[in-house]
Amino acid sequence: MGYLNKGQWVVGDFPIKSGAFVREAAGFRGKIDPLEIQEDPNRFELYVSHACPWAHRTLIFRELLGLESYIPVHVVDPYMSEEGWSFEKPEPNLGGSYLRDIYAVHQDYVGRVTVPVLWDRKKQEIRNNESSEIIAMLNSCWRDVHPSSFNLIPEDQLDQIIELNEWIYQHINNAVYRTGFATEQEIYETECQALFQALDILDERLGKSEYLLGSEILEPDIRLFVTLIRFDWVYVGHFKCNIRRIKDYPNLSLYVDKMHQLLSTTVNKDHIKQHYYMSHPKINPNQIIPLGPIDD
Ligand SMILES: N[C@@H](CCC(=O)N[C@@H](CS)C(=O)NCC(=O)O)C(=O)O
Repeated sequence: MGYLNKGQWVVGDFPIKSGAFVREAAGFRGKIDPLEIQEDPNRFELYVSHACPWAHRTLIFRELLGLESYIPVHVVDPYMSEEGWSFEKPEPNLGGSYLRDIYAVHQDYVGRVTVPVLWDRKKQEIRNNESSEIIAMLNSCWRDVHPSSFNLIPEDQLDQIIELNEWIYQHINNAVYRTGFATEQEIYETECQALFQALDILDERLGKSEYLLGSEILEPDIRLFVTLIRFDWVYVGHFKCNIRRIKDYPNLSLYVDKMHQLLSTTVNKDHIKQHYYMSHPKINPNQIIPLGPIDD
């Protein structure tokens, strides 16, 4: 882990304060004007990691909305070393070997070098690196040039979606990280217990409806899926979220299997396991990647 300080890479630690994990706000928050897409629907590209749940959301939106031919994707190597995210081969825009080279275009930038990144080909700069904003733009900005039968964030359900998104972020998406990166026993236990209480609530809810908000797949389902699909593969072992497995929940397990079938081309189990088990030396210093779980 490290961060960029005005073009200089600084090797640093996780942002852990007093035993608790804190996630920093993203630095690039530019919006796409739909007119830009009408002028050139191929203007933007994505930099992602297949391991990262936040980047995974953007890949799922891109696929469900049928935007694959408009938005090329550049995938980083699963192993994140002290040098940060890197590419197996130099990436095509700037020819750099590290994701930080993309960020360094912004000479004054100080902060973490994270995926996903929405890259503006015309200006050769980062437009946005906050996944929640990128997915909202993917959902709306290409509709004039590429109508889709999917609307993952329908206007008339926006209030419910925002409320549920926030709940899932706090209690599920970020809760696994707060559990896994805790450096004090008491904090770990509190976080882990709260996480499983939230999973219990979701399992009950999904016993009553097919998706979180009814019969259609919507943004909160995508946000939940990206954590659930990683859960038994890495969060149970690596992050010690091991009171139960998703497999042990009757409704959550059916839900995640069904979504996995629909979204299988966006899921890369090898990258997920390699990244988590190899990239957090404080948690797994020997970088051993477990063989299991073997999926039934
Ligand atoms: N707010 C960001 C968070 C993205 C994020 O934390 N990505 C992680 C990978 S899962 C990352 O790139 N971390 C590298 C680092 O913090 O140095 C988003 O949702 O887009």
